[in-house]
Amino acid sequence: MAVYRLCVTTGPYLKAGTLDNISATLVGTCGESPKQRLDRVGRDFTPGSVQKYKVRCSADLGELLLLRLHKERFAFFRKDSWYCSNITVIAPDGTVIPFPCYQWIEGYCTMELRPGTGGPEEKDALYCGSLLGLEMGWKIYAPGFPRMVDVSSFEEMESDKKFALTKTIPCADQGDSPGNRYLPGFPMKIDIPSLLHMEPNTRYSATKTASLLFNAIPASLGMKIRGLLDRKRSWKKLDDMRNIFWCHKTFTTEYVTEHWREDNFFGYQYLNGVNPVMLHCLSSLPSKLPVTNDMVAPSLGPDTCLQTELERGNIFLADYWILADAPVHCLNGRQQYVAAPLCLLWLNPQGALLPLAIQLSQIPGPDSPIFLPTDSEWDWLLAKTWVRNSEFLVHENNTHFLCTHLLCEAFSMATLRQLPLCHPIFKLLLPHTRYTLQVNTIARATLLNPEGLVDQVTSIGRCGLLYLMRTGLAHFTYTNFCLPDSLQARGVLTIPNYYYRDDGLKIWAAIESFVSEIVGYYYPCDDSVQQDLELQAWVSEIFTQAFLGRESSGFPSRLCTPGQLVKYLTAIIFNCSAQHAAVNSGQHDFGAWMPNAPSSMKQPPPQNKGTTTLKSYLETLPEVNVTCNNLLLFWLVSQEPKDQRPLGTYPDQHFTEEVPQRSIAAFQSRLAQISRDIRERNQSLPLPYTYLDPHLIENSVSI
Ligand SMILES: CCCCC/C=C\C/C=C\C=C\[C@@H](C/C=C\CCCC(=O)O)OO
Ligand SMILES: [Fe+2]
Repeated sequence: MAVYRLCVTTGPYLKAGTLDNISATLVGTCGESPKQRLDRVGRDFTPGSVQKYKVRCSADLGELLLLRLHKERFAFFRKDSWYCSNITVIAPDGTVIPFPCYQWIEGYCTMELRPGTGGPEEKDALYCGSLLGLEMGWKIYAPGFPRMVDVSSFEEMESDKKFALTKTIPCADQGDSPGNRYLPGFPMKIDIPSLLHMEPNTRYSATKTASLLFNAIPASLGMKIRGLLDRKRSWKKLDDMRNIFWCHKTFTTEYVTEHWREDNFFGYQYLNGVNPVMLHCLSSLPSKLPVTNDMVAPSLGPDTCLQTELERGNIFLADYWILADAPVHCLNGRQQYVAAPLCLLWLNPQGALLPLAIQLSQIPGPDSPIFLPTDSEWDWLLAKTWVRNSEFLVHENNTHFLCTHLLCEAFSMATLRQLPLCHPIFKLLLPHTRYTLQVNTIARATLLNPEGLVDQVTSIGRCGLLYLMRTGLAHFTYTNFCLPDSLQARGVLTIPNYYYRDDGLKIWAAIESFVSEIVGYYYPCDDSVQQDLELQAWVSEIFTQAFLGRESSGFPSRLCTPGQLVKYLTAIIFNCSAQHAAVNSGQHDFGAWMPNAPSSMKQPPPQNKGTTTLKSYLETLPEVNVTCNNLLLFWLVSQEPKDQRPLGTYPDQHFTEEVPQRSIAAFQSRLAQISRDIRERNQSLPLPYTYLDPHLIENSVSI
């Protein structure tokens, strides 16, 4: 007789316990135990409980390979889902074998858990591991988009019609649907049915949902009661915009309100604002921007000239070419407008980045004057405000939503569908996929839906958003995706006071070093990477579903060496965590003063100089209701709803061996040091840069 002792931990979450019958079968190299019901006196599997059971076998099972967990009906009770954290088995000789689970188990099923110690070569020894997301289907949301989760596949799962591994719904953007409706108190339509089905392992926790609603409902109702969401007229005074969010002021919102007109601050935002990825160093001017030395001489001063500054690498361009053919639509029944500016900047000898010239269209000519700091105050301010509007559109749609939210959704899907639970890359990436499918489903149901928030607040509306994202993806490259390569390619490695770059590179290096240790442990040679078929299927699925198989993107379709795997994983973790924080968390800070980030413009870009006044400026900016709807969103998404997990925190112990656990501890201590360094640096800055403080970065895209 051999007795195995099992220690079963149920998660401490709301409704994590189960009334269903739970049994276990142990499978080892020398045989299999009988199926043993896990049942003690009193209630089993209550939330947060750690309970002990015995499994008796006629003989020793040898090395344990698998634990089968059976969840079955109990008496007349209904199915009751269970969050199983982990099961530890103590063999008759005292050996402790952890079986990590950390997931919701729904319905009646048998689930196979593998010991937490397996590398890729071991998991193939007997059984292929379970796939968490086998049933999740891909959906083609719109042509040219990264593919997304098909939430209707969850309904099918519930009705036990399982999806095939390869099934993709060829169902493009369907436009409006009967479930897409206005709800009392909310300014936009909400597609309720698409919110109702979400697989329990990917949906927001009760805490997170409650926290989001707790923020959203009072803020929205508060604005509604004040009449701000229904006021379809222009602002009468700039000062009236100060108190839209009187109770949500931050140090940065006040700093922006104070400094928004200054050229210095305009340049600063290209480095440390919410969209710090736009600048390219120029060695010569593009022909579409015919700026002359005479135009910029007053800004450059007597000691230098444009050609010299180009040669010195001090001239930079922000080019909004992507907006040139973007569709525009109407807000409050009024036609809106979009520009496609070129903004030329100079890094001066004091280390400040200053705008030198702005052309609001991609086609030079008499109808597209080049605006200069020497123009009238209102002409120059309006030109800069047009650039800020272009920044808003490119930032929200491309830098933020496409390049973090949507790409990270595709990484999550491929990870859940292609890598078994026991795979080391699954264990490494799972924490960086937390809640991404859910937040994007919420975004699609409230922002991207017909008459959703994007249609209510932006000049380009939903059609423009679809256009920008498909054009953005068609031009997105592996170089853009990898921070060190992107900075190098843009020629911005030596600009001073570029805190996004400095903090980002430190975090990149910490992630890279952590990932190198994990990869080094599980993948000792090129063959181990090349022969891991699940890993290759995962890379290939990302290539086809996220990047639509476009070779010129430079994204790999297979990986050949541990070094390539390290870079790929580092980039994925960085973009799911730090990059999202850098482009998400400052939206309220930099956008609460609306003229700094207008979501729409309701007069055409000026074709002449000398015509702008305060009145025409105010008539160009969005109306009161458009402004307030947008600020509501900025405020909501700038704060992570409760139930946060900062970068590098891994409370679920998927890795049970000592080596990866040491690597996790080393990673955490590196991040803590980076955090201390950033806090110290910030003490001497007039405007602290906090978005890449590791303690404030979430592990995954979850808002
Ligand atoms: C006013 C009520 C809004 C309720 C919605 C709550 C949360 C939204 C969920 C997810 C948001 C995700 C992203 C969206 C970012 C960009 C989308 C494009 C926006 C635009 O073009 O205006 O934010 O983190
Ligand atoms: Fe976000």
